[in-house]
Amino acid sequence: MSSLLECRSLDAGYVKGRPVVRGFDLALEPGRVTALLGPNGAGKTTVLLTLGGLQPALGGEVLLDGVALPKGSARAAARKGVVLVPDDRALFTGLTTRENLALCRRRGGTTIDQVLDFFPALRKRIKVDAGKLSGGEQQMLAVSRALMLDPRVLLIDELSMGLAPVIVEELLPIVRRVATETNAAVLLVEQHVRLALTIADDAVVLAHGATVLSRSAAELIAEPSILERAYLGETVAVSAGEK
Ligand SMILES: Nc1ncnc2c1ncn2[C@@H]1O[C@H](COP(=O)(O)OP(=O)(O)OP(=O)(O)O)[C@@H](O)[C@H]1O
Repeated sequence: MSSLLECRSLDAGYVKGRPVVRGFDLALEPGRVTALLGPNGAGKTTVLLTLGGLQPALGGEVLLDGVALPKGSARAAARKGVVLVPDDRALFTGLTTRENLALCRRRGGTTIDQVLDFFPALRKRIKVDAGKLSGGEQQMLAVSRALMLDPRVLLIDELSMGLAPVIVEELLPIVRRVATETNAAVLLVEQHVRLALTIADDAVVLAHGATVLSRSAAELIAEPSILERAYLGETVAVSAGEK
């Protein structure tokens, strides 16, 4: 049986014939959180942009339910349930929290009230312009907007960008809840590696555009030295089965 979302030998990048990520394989399952880790410039954002349809794949394929996703169409990806929360949050700063959410409302889809059950702190800020929210609240709003689209696959780029660790500690467990309660597959790029692993099921490490490690998050928590070696670019038996 095919996975919910699969990358097969995906080449991703910005210039034809010069991929920055090469031969990337990935399988995402409903309700599971996968942390996509790796040093700066490894290609993590490039993978998310490609899966979210903001960059066309340069090679290989991305399949949803075993069917190829159209290349380079964010609209098509979102329609099929693959939704990106970008690291710049992409909010309409002059619109209120409610207005930002209402713009993503779909007929018969998740309601603003249902989404705010994940982020009760936003209820008190519903009439405030997005530009006047704190960094943490803005991030909550960015994730909430994505949830309004009823994602089957939620791609989250650097939730923690510019946020204090204490805020990240509050937000990441909510991401876990979202996966568990909505059954979405979550692919999470996160620099707070230890925190990300505490809420993830699986982890993939990219270095210089190639996968150097793919293990369960629990294994990497138990044996952090494996992760350190992968960050240094060493290929540490890509999956546990290859040990
Ligand atoms: N718009 C772009 N045009 C050309 N090259 C780009 C573009 N964006 C990123 N790159 C290059 O692609 C490579 C991978 O970048 P990417 O942002 O995907 O890495 P990353 O793992 O997300 O890094 P970070 O953790 O620093 O965000 C880098 O060499 C980067 O310079």
